[in-house]
Amino acid sequence: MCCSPLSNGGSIHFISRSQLDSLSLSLSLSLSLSLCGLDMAMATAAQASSSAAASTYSPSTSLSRSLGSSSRVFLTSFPSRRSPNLTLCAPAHATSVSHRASEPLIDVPALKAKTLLETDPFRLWQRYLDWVYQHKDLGLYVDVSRIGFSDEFVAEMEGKFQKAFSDMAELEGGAISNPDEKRMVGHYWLRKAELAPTVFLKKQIEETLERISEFAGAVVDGKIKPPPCPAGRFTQVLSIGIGGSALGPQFVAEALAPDNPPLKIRFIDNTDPAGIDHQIAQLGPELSSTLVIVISKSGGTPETRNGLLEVQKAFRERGLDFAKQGVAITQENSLLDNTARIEGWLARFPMFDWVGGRTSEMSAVGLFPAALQGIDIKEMLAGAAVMDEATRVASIKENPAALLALCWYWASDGVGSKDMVVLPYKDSLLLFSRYLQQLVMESLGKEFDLAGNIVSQGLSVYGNKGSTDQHAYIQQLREGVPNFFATFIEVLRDRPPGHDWELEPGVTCGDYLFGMLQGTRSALYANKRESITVTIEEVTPRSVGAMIALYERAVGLYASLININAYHQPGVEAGKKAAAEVLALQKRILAVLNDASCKDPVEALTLDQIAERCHTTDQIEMIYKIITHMASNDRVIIAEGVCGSPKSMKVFTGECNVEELYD
Ligand SMILES: O=P(O)(O)OC[C@H]1O[C@](O)(CO)[C@@H](O)[C@@H]1O
Repeated sequence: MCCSPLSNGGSIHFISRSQLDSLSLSLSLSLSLSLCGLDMAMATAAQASSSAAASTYSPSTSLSRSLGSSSRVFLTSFPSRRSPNLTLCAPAHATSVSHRASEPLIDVPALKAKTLLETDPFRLWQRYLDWVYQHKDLGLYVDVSRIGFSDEFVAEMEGKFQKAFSDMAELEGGAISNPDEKRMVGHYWLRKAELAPTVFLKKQIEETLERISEFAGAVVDGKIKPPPCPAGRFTQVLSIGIGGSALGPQFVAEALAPDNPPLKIRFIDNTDPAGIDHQIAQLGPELSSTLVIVISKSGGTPETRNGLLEVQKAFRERGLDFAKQGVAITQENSLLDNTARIEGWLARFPMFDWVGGRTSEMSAVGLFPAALQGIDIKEMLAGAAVMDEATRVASIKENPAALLALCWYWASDGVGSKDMVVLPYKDSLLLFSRYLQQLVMESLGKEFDLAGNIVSQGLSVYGNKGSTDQHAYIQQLREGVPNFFATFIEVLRDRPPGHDWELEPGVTCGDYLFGMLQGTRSALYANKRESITVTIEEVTPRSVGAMIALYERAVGLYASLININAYHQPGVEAGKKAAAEVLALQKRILAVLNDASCKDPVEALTLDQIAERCHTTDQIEMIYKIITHMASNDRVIIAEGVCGSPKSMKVFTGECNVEELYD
């Protein structure tokens, strides 16, 4: 009796030696709003905290309304601690914190030993004022008031932070900050080339940026054209890459690409054949006007290589010359670089040894695709450079990245005991949490610290966007396991100026989004769930560049606090190695089955027999899975047996072709 999925082996293909070779995959290659306006918004937020109501926001009117007639608002300007240029506007009573001092504090079970969360609205407001970080030029704000760290904790952390600041200074100065791989860590130089430790590197950065801008400009202007095609110019970009060679470009495309970009971008970021087919099918006849960018720092990542081979096949099938439409972004002399050079691809841009994949968004990896979509890459770099400056400040309170690292340490007990839920309230920032997932988790998720101790550290990141997630999992966040802290990403500007309208009197669609964010923040806090809020005025190349730089630095600082190497990824290698072993075993199974099936009569083998002949009796489960997978995909294998009983399975190949197999 035949049993699905093992029963469909009737269609038998024989595979050639070269096909078998390809199975090994070379895995071893391996405020236009004024500041006062903002703070009025924040005052509204503070009020929303106490009422837990999703109020609407209108700077000039709703504040006094929401505070009620007995709470008249006095706009009192006083200097901010942060910068003498900044002024905050606050309700006059906000500076008085003595009343209601008898309010009970919330007990947070997970942190019982160390904290009580403040509940008094006036004290909370004061805490907000004491801790809010504002960067006037970037229009960026970090509010850590809803994280319950105490002054004592901050004082205790001071020494660790001073070390972290000096570690970062050394890193920026060109130290080998990735000792395992004996590499410098230089993503900061990408946005300020003069910081690079040698003239050679400085020149390399500047020249690459120049080449990227010129080449992308020429593609956009139609000066660089695809071979004759109906459109007469490139209309689409297909980016092939994975991990750090995809997540940044994907995030930036979603965040910043205009509605009608000069070139539209698509991504292949996996070795899922159906996913690849889908992207190629979606391109349809526009494949002939598609610029294919293959991005891989190592130049040997299997998923990326497979994506390239699949796309090249599609080009061949349509009679197109891939080389005339291909661009490689990779390290000099990598396999990909050599392939692109030998095949004469349209262009090659370098990835630098001293830039890690997950911090490569401001290198050619992120800049080239962004420029093709008409995104202002110089502004992205400028935003990042300004943030870099701000996060070099060696004072916890004056440094937004240090504030984030402080909160992460506090909230997760410095051991990753809580997850970080990232909730951007803006559709265009949907992929920020996914981007951060790699940046944070690949950097901080380490078994050993720098001294070789087993620490099994990390910080789990997940999230999509608000308010969408409120209708998915915020229920659990509010009432379920308190194993997380939240990071709200707030964008003040709802729509471009002049496009807003009130869908009900005095209320816009964006007011709802704002209310949802503030309401969720309050509701979580009221139930002892801590949160950070990062606010930007608008989603622009500048603010996106700044946000990327902010989190890159926070990760670097946090890594120093917990004494781990944030710039290697030894754990990923284990999975890659295991995948290579599976594919090698598949080859052996095929060889064994082929031998048996070439006998006359054909010898059908049990799983035990296959395992024995492969000399891997301990791999019988994997052998079963490999056979199931191949038989499910109309490959050479036929498996017969009793449904649900792998032991009864008899396997053979449908054709005998020893020569082809061993060619
Ligand atoms: O750019 P590459 O070399 O193809 O690597 C892609 C990704 O794979 C990883 O090495 C993990 O496997 C990431 O660190 C990296 O961003």
